[in-house]
Amino acid sequence: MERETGRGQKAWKLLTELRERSPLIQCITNFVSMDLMANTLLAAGASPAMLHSLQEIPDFTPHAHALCINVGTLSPDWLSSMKSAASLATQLGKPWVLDPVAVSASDFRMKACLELIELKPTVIRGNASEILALSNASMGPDKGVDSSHRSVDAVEAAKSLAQASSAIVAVSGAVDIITDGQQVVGVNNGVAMLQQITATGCAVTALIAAFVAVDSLHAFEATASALSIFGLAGEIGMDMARGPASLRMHLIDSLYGLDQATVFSRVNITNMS
Ligand SMILES: Nc1ncnc2c1ncn2[C@@H]1O[C@H](COP(=O)(O)OP(=O)(O)OP(=O)(O)O)[C@@H](O)[C@H]1O
Ligand SMILES: Cc1ncsc1CCO
Ligand SMILES: [Mg+2]
Repeated sequence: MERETGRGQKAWKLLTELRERSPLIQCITNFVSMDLMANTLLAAGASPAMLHSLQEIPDFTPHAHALCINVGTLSPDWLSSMKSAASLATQLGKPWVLDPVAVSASDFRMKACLELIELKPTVIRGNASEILALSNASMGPDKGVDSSHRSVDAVEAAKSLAQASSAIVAVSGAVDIITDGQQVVGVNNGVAMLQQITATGCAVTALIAAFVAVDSLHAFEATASALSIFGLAGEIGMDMARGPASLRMHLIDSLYGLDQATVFSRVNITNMS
């Protein structure tokens, strides 16, 4: 399928706005991901804040430009914070993004994710197993945080989840799939080694929140751009890396240093619908 050159220009425009405006992104995320997520947001030009106390949400969430909610290390009190922040964001017209980590690990987690989806996320980003499980809203055989499905096998599931939730749905993988329930695009950037670094999926979900913060009216394009920019940083980082640990470092450096010529020539997004 043909790479669309206009999409590189759009991704660059959004990255430039992100760097100029430095949106404040509130992240209620798992303990594993906090460091990589905050550093990814900083490298892209956003301002991360990992605040999750229920008592702070009424004061703080109204100042955030977008919210990222990730259920990776969920517990009942954190769920209360997530619901409170999500409903406040929706009420205030602020974009928010859900990462349904290991949604089929337990009934508690599945129910929590379905309740969060009722609060109208702008974007839902998961791996193929997570999106398949959520779309079926049933307990699957997959219990862990890693995917055992290919993203291209989750296209129909992603479309029905998008239609049912009115959210943009993104499925990460070798090709990242993005859909609003009608149109579907595939992002062909990235390297397989990203799967060997924990929380790269969590980090790209936060990057989606930052991109959506600068253009909330075009969440579909913003989501595709974020996934592409992150994947591209991974590709460039991989040229210098010797394994997952050094890729983690070079990924952040490459995201920080991305320039116009690289983004224009290497963002690789294709129409799939
Ligand atoms: N085979 C692959 N080739 C290229 N890029 C990939 C591949 N698999 C995953 N990626 C990229 O790696 C990043 C993380 O996606 P992944 O699907 O591994 O998320 P995840 O399973 O939610 O990860 P985590 O739960 O550890 O945060 C995304 O940017 C995705 O595009
Ligand atoms: C390993 C792990 N366990 C819970 S959250 C998380 C980070 C990747 O999703
Ligand atoms: Mg994940």
